[in-house]
Amino acid sequence: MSTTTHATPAGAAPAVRITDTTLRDGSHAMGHRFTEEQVRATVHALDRAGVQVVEVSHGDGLGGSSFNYGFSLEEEITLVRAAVDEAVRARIAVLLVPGIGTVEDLRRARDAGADVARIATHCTEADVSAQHFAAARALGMETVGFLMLAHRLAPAELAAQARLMVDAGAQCVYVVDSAGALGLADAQDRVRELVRRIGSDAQVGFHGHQNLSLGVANSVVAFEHGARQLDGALCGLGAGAGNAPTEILTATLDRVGVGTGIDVHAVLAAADEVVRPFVPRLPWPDRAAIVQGYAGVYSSFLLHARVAAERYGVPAYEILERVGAAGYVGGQEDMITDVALRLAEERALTPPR
Ligand SMILES: C[C@H](O)CC(=O)C(=O)O
Ligand SMILES: [Mn+2]
Repeated sequence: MSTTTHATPAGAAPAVRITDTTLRDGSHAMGHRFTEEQVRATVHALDRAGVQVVEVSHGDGLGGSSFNYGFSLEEEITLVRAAVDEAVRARIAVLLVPGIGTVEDLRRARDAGADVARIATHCTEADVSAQHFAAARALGMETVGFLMLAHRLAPAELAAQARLMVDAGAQCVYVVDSAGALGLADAQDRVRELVRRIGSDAQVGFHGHQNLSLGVANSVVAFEHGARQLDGALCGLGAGAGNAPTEILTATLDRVGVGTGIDVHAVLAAADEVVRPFVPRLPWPDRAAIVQGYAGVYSSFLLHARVAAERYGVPAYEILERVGAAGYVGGQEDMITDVALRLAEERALTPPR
């Protein structure tokens, strides 16, 4: 750990920008059932604490409210508009996965006041994001690229994908540990390679998940190796075992001398007094979530696996082991049912020992 302090001198820009994704990645953990009141209270608390960017969308991004990914309780554009209305200093970001969301969805979000567009693709498919970055830049939005399931690509190949995103208009590209599968060296190597490849004309970010409880540590290591944008979620409210908790990430960075511009006590209060009371079940690295990290499975598959486990009478962790072995990626949620049915058939044919 370097001894250089990055603490934020009065009036200076923070050393790192935190984007809070409670209201987007957390949407997975909430079954996409956020209310406008919860969105307003969360944005208000994050804004007061000094969090610079707050992401608001369905867990699978704009247009995600569907049979395949889960229907939202409220129209997501209503939630985006409410977040913009509530924020004083914070900027509102939206996420878009090409093929789920459209350029029209992006335009509507921009009209509602969102001004950061985060375009997410599977780590090998950066090329499908080109029109979305072009549209977002034309709309005057700040652009961020998300390379999902980043553990599936070696650092140099991931950096080549990041280069494609920057050439298409991304101003920052994130290493997205969607499965919470990256070890410290894995995270470090990927961030360092992206900094080498795109650092001259774009920033690098890191989005951690807690399946192996490394979300915060990986984020600190990512900063140490050049990442200048990091994600967190209050109470770790995110898919699977949840994201790096914003309150822990902020306190840890502050403790090691990295300035975030966020008031630690205010963000602790945001987690403890605003979000915790409305969360029915906190994300936790239980057996199924740990298997997700261990087998490298997309975090948003956990809720689908739990539903299938309940319906077909097979353990969620066994479903996720098979899904990991098969290498299914985001967008293949329907294969979870296929795996569960096959497991149930095998169990029916195998007499109990
Ligand atoms: C659409 C995904 O939930 C994006 C994300 O947060 C991840 O891959 O992790
Ligand atoms: Mn995530």
